[in-house]
Amino acid sequence: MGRITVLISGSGSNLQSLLNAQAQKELGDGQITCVISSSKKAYGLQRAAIANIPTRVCSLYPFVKDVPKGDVVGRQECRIKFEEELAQQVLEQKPDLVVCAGWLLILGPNFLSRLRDIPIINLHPALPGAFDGTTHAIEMAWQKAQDTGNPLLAGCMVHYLVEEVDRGEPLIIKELEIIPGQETLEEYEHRVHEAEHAAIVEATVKVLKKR
Ligand SMILES: Nc1nc2c(c(=O)[nH]1)N[C@@H](CN(C=O)c1ccc(C(=O)N[C@@H](CCC(=O)O)C(=O)O)cc1)CN2
Ligand SMILES: NCC(=O)N[C@@H]1O[C@H](COP(=O)([O-])[O-])[C@@H](O)[C@H]1O
Repeated sequence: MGRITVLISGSGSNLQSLLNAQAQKELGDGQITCVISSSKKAYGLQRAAIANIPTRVCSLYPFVKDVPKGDVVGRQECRIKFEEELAQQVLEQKPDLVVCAGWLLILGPNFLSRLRDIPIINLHPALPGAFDGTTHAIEMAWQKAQDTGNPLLAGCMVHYLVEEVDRGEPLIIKELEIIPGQETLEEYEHRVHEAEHAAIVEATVKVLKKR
C-alpha cells in the first residue's frame, strides 16, 4: 500500500479529487491515511471526515501568536518549532508520499530535512517559472493577459516540492490559454481548478508508480 498524507489549508477541492479517485480505485495502491490542515477552519477537514480519513491540525498561529511581528528572530525560531512539530506529525503517518493540496505555508529546511527520502509534491496554479512563490497566481495570470491585451499561456502544475518555492521538477503540467476580454477571472479560475483536479490525481499515481 502507498500511504499518502495530504496537507491542506482551505476548501480541499483538490483533496476531494483525490478522495474521489481513491473511492473509484483510481489511485493504484495509494491510500490516503491522514489529512493534516494548517487551519482548524479548513473545509477540507470536513471532506476528510466524511470519507472517514483521520485528520490533524497543525497551525502556525499558536507558535507565533505571542511573538511581536517585528521580532523577526523570535518568529523564525517559532517557525522552526512549528516545522519540527509538523514533521513529527507527518512522520507518525509513515507516508510513502506527501501531497500539498493547497497547503499555504512555505516549508523550510527544518521540515524538509526530517522527511529526507519521502517525496513531497505540490500543486501550483501556474506553469513552471511563472508566478513562483505566490498564493495569487490565478489572479495574476488572468490580470496579466488583460493588461497586455495578448493571449497568455497559463494553467497549473504539480511539481516535486523543494526548498526553493515552486521550483521543483514538474511532474504534471496542464496548459490553459487566457484570451484577454474573453472570460472573467471567475471563468478562468474554474478552468484552472478543473485542470488541477485532474493533475493532482495524475501526479499522485505517477509518483507512487515510481516506488
Ligand atoms: N519549500 C517549499 N514550500 C512550499 C512550496 C514549495 O514549492 N517549496 N509550495 C507551497 C505552495 N505555494 C505555492 O504553490 C505557496 C504557499 C505559500 C506561500 C506563502 O507565501 N506563504 C506565506 C504565508 C501566506 C499566507 O499566510 O497567506 C508563508 O508561508 O509565510 C507561497 C507559495 C507550499 N510550501
Ligand atoms: N501556491 C499554492 C496555491 O496557490 N495553491 C492553490 O490553492 C488552491 C487550493 O484549493 P483547494 O483547497 O480547494 O484544494 C488551489 O487552487 C491550489 O493551486
